[in-house]
Formats: sequence, structure tokens, C-alpha cells
Amino acid sequence: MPLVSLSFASSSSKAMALCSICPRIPLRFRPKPISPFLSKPQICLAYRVYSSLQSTTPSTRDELGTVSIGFLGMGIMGSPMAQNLIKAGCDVTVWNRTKSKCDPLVGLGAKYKSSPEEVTATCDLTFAMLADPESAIDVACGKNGAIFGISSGKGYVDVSTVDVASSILISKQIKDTGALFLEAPVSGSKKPAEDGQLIFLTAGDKPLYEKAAPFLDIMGKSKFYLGEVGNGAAMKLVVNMIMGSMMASFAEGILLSQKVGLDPNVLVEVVSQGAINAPMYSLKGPSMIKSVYPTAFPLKHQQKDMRLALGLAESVSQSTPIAAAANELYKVAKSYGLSDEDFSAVIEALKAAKSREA
Ligand SMILES: NC(=O)C1=CN([C@@H]2O[C@H](COP(=O)(O)OP(=O)(O)OC[C@H]3O[C@@H](n4cnc5c(N)ncnc54)[C@H](OP(=O)(O)O)[C@@H]3O)[C@@H](O)[C@H]2O)C=CC1
Ligand SMILES: O=CC(=O)O
Repeated sequence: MPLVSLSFASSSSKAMALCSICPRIPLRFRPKPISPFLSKPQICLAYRVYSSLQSTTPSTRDELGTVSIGFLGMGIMGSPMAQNLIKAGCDVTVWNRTKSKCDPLVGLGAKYKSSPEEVTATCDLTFAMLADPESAIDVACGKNGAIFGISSGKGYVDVSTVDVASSILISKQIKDTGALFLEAPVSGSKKPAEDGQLIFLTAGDKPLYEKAAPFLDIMGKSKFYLGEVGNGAAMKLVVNMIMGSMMASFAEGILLSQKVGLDPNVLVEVVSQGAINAPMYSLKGPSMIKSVYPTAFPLKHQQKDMRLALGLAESVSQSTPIAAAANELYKVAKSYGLSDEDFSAVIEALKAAKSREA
């Protein structure tokens, strides 16, 4: 017997002081101490206060069987996340716009429903992993959307990467039904999703965070609770803005090393041993040098995140010239037809048109 029934349709004082000199930051984005323990060093504190590792104690696991869960969105991320829930013994119900993508999950024991509405009507807790703000809103609030099946006592956890306003809109629509809402975008790509090593950036209803925690622990290695809805979305956009700029800069470095006669493979090795080492450089550098971009994080989603992050920065008049320049490169890469390639294909935007054709 499955343990759980699931459906899947795709501050510290220093920080507060900083806010006092940045009056334009809306109150809701200012770090708020949520525990008296916040006088400890900030990094440690943020981790210990906002996140918890492996909260799935044996007693919690016993309770998993009493919760039925749904999953909406079987893309690159949603499929392995749902798969991990099934493998952990959960009873999962899945939905995806393109039905065929549900077949492997059904093969593993998932149930299938033909609309988000049916999923939320059947399940206590529904996760949604959709492409962008438009699809996340449509699946939650559109025709046969999640809000039409959900009701008081149930929960909706949106793990898609969206902007703050969209997340607040979805939250309001869900909560108007009496249900609870949690935003929980993830940091970590295809492989971390497959390995259950995602990082959840959650915000919203704390009781739902606690109810969802054992499932988040199955799909991820850590989770942060960041307060009110919008903070999770904002955190994810800041992280991905940094990542997108890092990748664009790395691409420039690879091409420059080649142009001056250096071996770019040696550059990747040098970078991997120094202070600017990042796993994505070692992981993606060798294939970028060969001009192949096996998709883990689609370039179109990285450009969407740059665009949304720039909007977030604009909303608080924060200057982000590096991200703005990087965003232009992702736009050029999209115009080259590289939307569905991995975001490392941004390097193509830096190659001369003639050499790209060669
Ligand atoms: N890939 C990655 O490394 C990571 C991605 N993310 C974020 O997670 C989210 C999902 O990413 P990923 O799985 O890679 O994306 P995919 O493009 O692989 O999947 C997108 C999903 O959204 C569905 N979808 C798209 N448009 C609509 C629509 N109009 N109505 C209903 N469903 C729709 C797709 O359905 P269909 O199959 O029918 O097209 C599919 O299930 C994005 O927000 C992304 O930014 C976050 C961390 C890492
Ligand atoms: O959103 C992408 C990621 O790798 O995280």
C-alpha cells in the first residue's frame, strides 16, 4: 500500500540596519527576524532559522499515509520530482497539458486525472511545476484550473519559478477558496531533481509548509521558509539572476581564451581549482567547448528568469547593469533558435554569425 496519495499536474540586526538606509525597499521584502536566535552570525542563522534538513522523522512519515497529494506539470523538473515521491511510497496523481508525458509516471504507479481541477478535487496537497507565470496562473486559475477543485482543508504548493505579482495572484485565488498556499520555487536543475537534492525557497502559509515538509524532504536536500508570499519568488529570481550573469561571463571567458590561443579545457580546470569555482562551470564547460548543449535548464527559462529579475530590480529602483547585459545575450540566443537548448548555449550569442554557420 502506498504511504501517501499524491497528485502532480505539472535577519538579522545587520540586515535590518541595511534596510533602514534603503527606504525604497518595500516592507514586505525587508528581512524580518522570526526568531530570538537571530543575533547569531547571519549565514548560519538564515540556514538554521529558515530551513530544516530531513524533518521527516519516523512519526511524520507515519502521517504521510493520511495525506493525499497531486502533481501538475510533467516537464524536465516535474517528472523526476513526482517520480521521487512515487518511489518513496507516495500515492501520486498526475496531470500534464501533454498527456503522454504522464505515461511513465502512471507506469510507476501514479494515478492520472484529466484536469488540474480534478487533481485538486481528489488530493489534499497539490504541487504545481509549470513553465512560467502565464502557465502557472492558467493551471491554477484558468478553465478547469486548480481553484475549481480545491477547498478548505487542502493545500496548493507552487514550485514553478514566477514573479512576485503572479505568485501573490495565485495565492489570493487559492486562499479565496479557503485552501492554504505555499510558493516553493526550487534551486537545482534536472540532476538534483532526479537525485532528490533540490533546494526549496518557500513562503506563504506556515501550517502548509509544515504539512508539505516531509514531501519537500523527499524531493530536496534543504528548504528555506522565507515568510510571506513573494519572498520565495524574489529569492529564486535573485539567485537565477546571479546564475545567468555567471554563465554569460563564463561563456565570454571560454571564447576569449580560445581567441588568444589558450586551451579552454585548461581554463575550465584552472577555474575549478580556484575561488571562483562553481559546479556548473565544471559540469557545462566541456560541452560548451564542443558547442553541444544537452538541455537541463532550458535557455528560454533562464531568459524568463533574467527578465523577471530585472522587473523585480526595477520595482525597487535597484541598478542591475550586469544582469541587463546578460539578458540581452539570452535574447540573442533565443533569436538564434536556441530556446530549448540548455542555457549554456548563451555562448552562441557571443560567436560571430559567420562562425556559427560554419
Ligand atoms: N530545468 C531546470 O533546471 C529548472 C527549472 N526551474 C523552473 O521550473 C519550471 C519548470 O521547468 P522545466 O520543468 O525545466 O520546464 P519544461 O519546459 O520542461 O516544462 C514546463 C511544464 O509546463 C507545462 N506548460 C507550459 N505551458 C503551459 C500552459 N500554457 N498550460 C499548461 N501547462 C503548460 C509543460 O506542459 P507540456 O509538457 O504540455 O508542454 C510542462 O509540464 C520553470 O518555471 C523553470 O524556470 C527551476 C529550477 C531548475
Ligand atoms: O533554475 C535553475 C536552476 O538550476 O536552479
